[in-house]
Amino acid sequence: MKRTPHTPTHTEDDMEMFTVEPLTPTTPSAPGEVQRIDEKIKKDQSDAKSSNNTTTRAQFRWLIGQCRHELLYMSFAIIAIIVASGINLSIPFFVGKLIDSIQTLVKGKSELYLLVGTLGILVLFMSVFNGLRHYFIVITAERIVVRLRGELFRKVIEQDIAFFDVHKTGELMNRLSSDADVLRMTVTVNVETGIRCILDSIGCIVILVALSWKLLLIMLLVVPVVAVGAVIYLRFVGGLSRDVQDELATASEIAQETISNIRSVRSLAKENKQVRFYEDNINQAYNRAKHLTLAAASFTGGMMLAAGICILLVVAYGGTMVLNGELSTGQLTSFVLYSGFIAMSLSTGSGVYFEFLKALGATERVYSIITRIPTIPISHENKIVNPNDIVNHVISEDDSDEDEIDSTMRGELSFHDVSFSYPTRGEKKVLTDFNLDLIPGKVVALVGESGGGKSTCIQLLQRFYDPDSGYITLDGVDIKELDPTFLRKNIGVVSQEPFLFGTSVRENIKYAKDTVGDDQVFEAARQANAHQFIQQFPNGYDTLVGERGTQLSGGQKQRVAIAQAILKKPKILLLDEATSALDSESEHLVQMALERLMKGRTVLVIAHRLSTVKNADLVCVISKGRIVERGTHNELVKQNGMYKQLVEKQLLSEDSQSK
Ligand SMILES: Nc1ncnc2c1ncn2[C@@H]1O[C@H](COP(=O)(O)OP(=O)(O)OP(=O)(O)O)[C@@H](O)[C@H]1O
Repeated sequence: MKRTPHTPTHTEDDMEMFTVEPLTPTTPSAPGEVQRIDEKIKKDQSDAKSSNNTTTRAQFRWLIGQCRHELLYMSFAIIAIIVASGINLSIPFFVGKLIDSIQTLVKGKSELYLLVGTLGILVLFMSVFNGLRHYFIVITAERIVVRLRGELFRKVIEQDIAFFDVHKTGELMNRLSSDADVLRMTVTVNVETGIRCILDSIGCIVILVALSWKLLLIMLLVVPVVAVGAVIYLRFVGGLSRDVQDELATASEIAQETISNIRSVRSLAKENKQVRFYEDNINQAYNRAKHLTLAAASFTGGMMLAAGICILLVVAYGGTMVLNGELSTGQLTSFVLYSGFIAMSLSTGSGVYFEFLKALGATERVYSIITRIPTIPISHENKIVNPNDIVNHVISEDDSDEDEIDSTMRGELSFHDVSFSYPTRGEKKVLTDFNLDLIPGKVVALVGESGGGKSTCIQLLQRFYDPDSGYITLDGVDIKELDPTFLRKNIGVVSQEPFLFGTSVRENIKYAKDTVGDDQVFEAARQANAHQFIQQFPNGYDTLVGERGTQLSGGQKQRVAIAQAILKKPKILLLDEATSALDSESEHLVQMALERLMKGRTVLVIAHRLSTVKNADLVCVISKGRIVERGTHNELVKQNGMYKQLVEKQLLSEDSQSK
């Protein structure tokens, strides 16, 4: 098929094609905005007052929306709540009747037995329906949190790389675990308790009106006092509660970071420092929690005092009504029981409100992720362009890899006047007017001072970030027009520090392409010079590699990563050679494996080994984000410039060491 090379022009329309309709004000529109937006999210977390009413309403709607998938279970739960509340409310009435019937035993024992029997049946139903209520609410809660965690995890890992530059792993883990858990409680158990309290209170008041409106008025005398107390209390605890949650979240971030970097902590002997750091945060949370608990205890005590005064007033006034024959002893008993019921509902209800306040912070944090649109999506559904014929390309849900590798693609990558600065570093340019062509079948080596921007090139080629200006093309098409997943599936990366999962060697090799069988895994390992060392492990390919591959040596990890890349069969290969000296045997094995892997592909290598640089078709020297020299090894050595100095200083000394 004849292809017309495409010269990208960056119009607003182009951008629109990749921009999903914003859901919320937190939607970023340009990579440079990521930091500002994420900083805003962080600020929001610590500043309870910063969320405006619109956002809070949107968060609340979203939270309630979480229940929409569980309508069936929720309906069962609501029926159980209503029936259980009805039964609960009828019990004081029958207790009153029972007392009256005991006082008037002249009517015979049959009425007594009838009432006891009725009460017995009610108690039975009460336990059944309360049990059902509990069951349906908890099941709904579990189902909601499973879905929420899944969605949250998906949203987190679909965020652009710049997002992970700002947010710590521990912070994100917190959102997945404790924040999701707080929300689970909020949308179910707390909502249920709240509904129950409201139903019980309304039911009690209706019954109390029927029993004696005069007594009800006496009882309601204490309501204004309780209301004022509640307002003062809730104002006080609102901010504090969120602060406690934030302190606890920071503490678990510290714990997570310390545990995952335990080797660095151990070798620097900083265990005590980390523990102190953790304890400081826990203690701060404790100090705030202490104030919170004092407030909660005072409020609970105050509520009990109000309830006690209320019941005393009712008994005093109700007693005179009984003496005057306006009320029976049983009715007074029912009235006192219902008053107790209301007091209990109010006190439980205030606890629920407290839980809701706690959930505000968690809702804000989770909501900010759920609604955040990544600046670079992981794929453009329905907008997937094949560089050869610009056809739509559909990514299958099952994540199969076969259809992603394009056999007609040439794999020619070019940087066109690319300038780039990391979103977290403001305007500081890492690459400036950068131009480079990577030709299929040729090896381009990037060399240069540390921090010059070599790894940044690899990140931009995978579209982890977008250039601030200029563009990168694959076979003449701006990579922004390609589906990022499609692009990445055609690129193989072997990095300095290959990341492995804590599973078996086999699973790690297959990670890039899990449809392959054992034979292909063994063959890839052989080509990567890994088969031999893997076989020597007691459990062979089933050997677990430890978290992040810590149980393998650097050279072994690299060879596993090379085997992975061999299975992936990418058109384009990006290599970041290890700077740490491997022993000469290891280096030789890795080098041979890499040479096999590089054959016939487009290769960009950040070169540290002299052999790689010497054999490269083109060597580019980067300094301060620009290519300052380019040519073959021999040409550059003759130029007597920066490359020659580099070779003399680093590569030749390495070479002589290895001899
Ligand atoms: N994620 C990031 N966020 C912000 N700045 C970054 C990030 N990654 C790298 N940088 C900065 O960008 C500059 C170029 O880094 P890069 O990793 O590309 O250099 P390099 O040439 O590969 O260096 P080395 O040879 O030491 O690996 C450095 O100043 C670095 O501090």
